[in-house]
Amino acid sequence: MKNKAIHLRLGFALNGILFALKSEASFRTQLLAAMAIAIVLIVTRPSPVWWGIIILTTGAVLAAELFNTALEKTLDHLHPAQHPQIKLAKDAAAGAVLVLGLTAILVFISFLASVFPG
Ligand SMILES: Nc1ncnc2c1ncn2[C@@H]1O[C@H](COP(=O)(O)OP(=O)(O)OP(=O)(O)O)[C@@H](O)[C@H]1O
Repeated sequence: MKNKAIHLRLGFALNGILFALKSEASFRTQLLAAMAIAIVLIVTRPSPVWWGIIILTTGAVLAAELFNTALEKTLDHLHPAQHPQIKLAKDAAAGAVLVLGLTAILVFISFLASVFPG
C-alpha cells in the first residue's frame, strides 16, 4: 500500500475531499466562504502579502476540517458507542477547527481594515 504512483495518491486525496464535500455541511460552508473570500481578493487586488496570509489561513481552516472529518470517521468506526474519551477527542478536534476559523475571521477583519481604513 505504501509509495503508490503520484496520480493514485492524488486520486485518494481528491476522493477524501469529495467525501467531505458530500458528507460534511461545515466543510461545504467553509468552502463557500473560501470562494467568497477569493472573490473579495480578486475585486480588491491587495498586496501579495495579503494574498499569502489569507490563502494560508483559509487553506488551514479547510485542512483542519478535513483532519476533523478523518478523526470523526476513524473514531466512529473503531468505537461506535458513546465514551467520555471519544467525546474529549472529538471536542478537541472541533476546538482546533474553531480556533482556526476564528483566526481566519480576525485575519479577514484586519485585511478589510487595511483595505478600507477609517
Ligand atoms: N462516541 C461518542 N461518545 C461521546 N461523545 C460523542 C461521541 N460522538 C460524538 N460525541 C459528541 O458529539 C459531538 C459531535 O460529534 P459528531 O461526531 O456528531 O460531530 P458533528 O456534530 O457531526 O461534527 P461535524 O459537523 O464537524 O461533522 C462531539 O464533539 C462530542 O461532544
